[in-house]
Amino acid sequence: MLRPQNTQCLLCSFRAARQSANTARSNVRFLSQRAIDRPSRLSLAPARDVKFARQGEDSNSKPARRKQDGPFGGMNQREANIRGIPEKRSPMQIRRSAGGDPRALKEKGPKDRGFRALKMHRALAVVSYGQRTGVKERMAAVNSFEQFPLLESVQESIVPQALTGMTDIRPTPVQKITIPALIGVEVQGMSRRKTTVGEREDFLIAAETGSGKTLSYLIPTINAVKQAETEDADIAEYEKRLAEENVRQNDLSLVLPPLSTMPHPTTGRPRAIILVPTSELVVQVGNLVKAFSHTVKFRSAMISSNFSGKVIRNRLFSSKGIDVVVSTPHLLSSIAESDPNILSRVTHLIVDEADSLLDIGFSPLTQHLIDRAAPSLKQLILCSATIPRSMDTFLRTRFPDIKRLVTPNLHAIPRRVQLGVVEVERDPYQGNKDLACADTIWSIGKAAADHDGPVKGEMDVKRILVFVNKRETTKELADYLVSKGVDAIALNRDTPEERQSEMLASFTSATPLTAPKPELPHPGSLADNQPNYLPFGVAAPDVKKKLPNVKVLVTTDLGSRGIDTVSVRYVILYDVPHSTVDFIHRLGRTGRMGRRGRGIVLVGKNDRRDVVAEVKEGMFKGQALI
Ligand SMILES: Nc1ncnc2c1ncn2[C@@H]1O[C@H](COP(=O)(O)OP(=O)(O)OP(=O)(O)O)[C@@H](O)[C@H]1O
Repeated sequence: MLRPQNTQCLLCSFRAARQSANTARSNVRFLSQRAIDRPSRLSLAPARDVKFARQGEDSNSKPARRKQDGPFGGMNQREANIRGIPEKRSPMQIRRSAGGDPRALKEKGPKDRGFRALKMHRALAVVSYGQRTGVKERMAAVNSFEQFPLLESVQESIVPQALTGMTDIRPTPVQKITIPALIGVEVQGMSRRKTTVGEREDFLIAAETGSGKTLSYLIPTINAVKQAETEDADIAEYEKRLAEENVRQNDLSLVLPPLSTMPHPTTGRPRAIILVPTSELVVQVGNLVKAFSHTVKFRSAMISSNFSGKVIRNRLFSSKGIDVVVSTPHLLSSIAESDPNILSRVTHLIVDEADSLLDIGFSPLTQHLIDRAAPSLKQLILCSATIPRSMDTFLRTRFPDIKRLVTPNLHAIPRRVQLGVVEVERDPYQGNKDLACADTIWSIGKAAADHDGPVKGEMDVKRILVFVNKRETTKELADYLVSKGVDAIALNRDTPEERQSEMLASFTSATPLTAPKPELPHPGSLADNQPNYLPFGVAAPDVKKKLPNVKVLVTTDLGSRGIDTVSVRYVILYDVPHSTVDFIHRLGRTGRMGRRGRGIVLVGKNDRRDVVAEVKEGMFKGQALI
């Protein structure tokens, strides 16, 4: 209850408030009068704006968006309304990026919405849904190599030289996209694209592993080299002089010194250079280039530290000239230091395995070579199975106008490759990864022995690649596998280069490997033959049996880049790869060019199970691992 003096106080304050309100009202009247008298000093807001603002407040409709120009533009706003922040995405946009129906996505639990662990593990650039669909439409218009307006000699060499023994050959998706782009034609109707004469074009070819990227850049490059040869005035002059000298030599009435060894205009100055990261790839790509040269008639050379200085010199500086060189960046840059002319006529520079060659280790050398070749360059072609985010950022700053030729399935591991998981912590391995690996290999051998080989009395030999993360592990694991009766060898950067090619030869050859079927039945599983645990007092068996129908190569990432291991059906991931890029390259050694393959990942205590699970899911759905 209020006391009397309080009531008094309230009445007083009420009176005081009324008085001050009257004073304020008269002040406003006074101000308005002054405002009318001196409009330049104080003007009211235009009636239109006032009305608009009130309307917005009175009705429950959304307040109009306020202009933000000027230093005070952002004052008195309830929402930040900062420009540049993207608008909310429409359901269609969400569907496009998530690859599913938005209603279905709503129904799904949070776990099902895309890859979570892989996002942490993510290193790959995103290729939009729209880009992938657009490419599909362009691809549909191409069905055969004959549709490409290539020189006759090049066209006729594709099948007999590059794809020997194959039937029903069609261009692969990456070839359908890349060949027309590089030879400068639009796809529909194959009309020639308009380019300014002398204008340099940069391309990035990105497609799945084992999809025929090498031919996709090689065919247009060889075509360009041959075309340039016919237009080259120096070569025309050289051939004219050579023909004249031949005639004089044949004239028996003249006694002439022997035919002069005029150097060809291309001696030591090739038109096309293909850079690859390893000597092994120099041989692989070099052999393909050489195969073309037999019928297309051009000169090629493969150079790497596998060859002696004399051989390299003879190949590059032959008086007959040189058109295409395949090399590693290290070797080429050291040659360019002593002989800068080597890069003076290069019109086509191809950087294969670009994600490796533009990575920290190789990047300075590769970039240096690109810069030095730049004055004569017409096409710079970067080729890769993955676009890591670091490379994507680099390309956006260094080559902002690069044309990206990307296949719809980029960054997805094909569904024809299955991924199995071996839990190393469980019985019978109890954390022994080496044992789990040996046992997996024995199981593959045993299963293969149940099927007859193509010839009676023979059995197929399975070629298995085992990938480890550390160089030292290759040798240790290979020795362990040998002790368990497996024919295993280790390949790493310390292996002498000549040995590397030898080791890889049986894994890259497409010819099936067979072994005579033993009279005795197959030794069975590892546990039957190589007991790890023997009860006390039981002697170990004298003769350890060997697994006769399996060949194993234990390697690091060295064996995962570009090597065309067409006949490898099994890949074992001894360690969980560090990134999605490594997953793609390592599993990409199997399931090449439409073949089936199997990957097996050994998951131990400290390995990322969630990453493996998501890779498995992505492979099952045929989704890109991003
Ligand atoms: N059009 C074609 N039809 C059938 N086979 C092809 C075709 N083009 C290429 N090949 C074969 O596909 C295999 C893989 O080709 P290539 O080595 O160029 O793949 P890649 O995409 O470069 O793989 P990676 O990314 O692993 O380097 C080779 O054995 C090659 O002979």
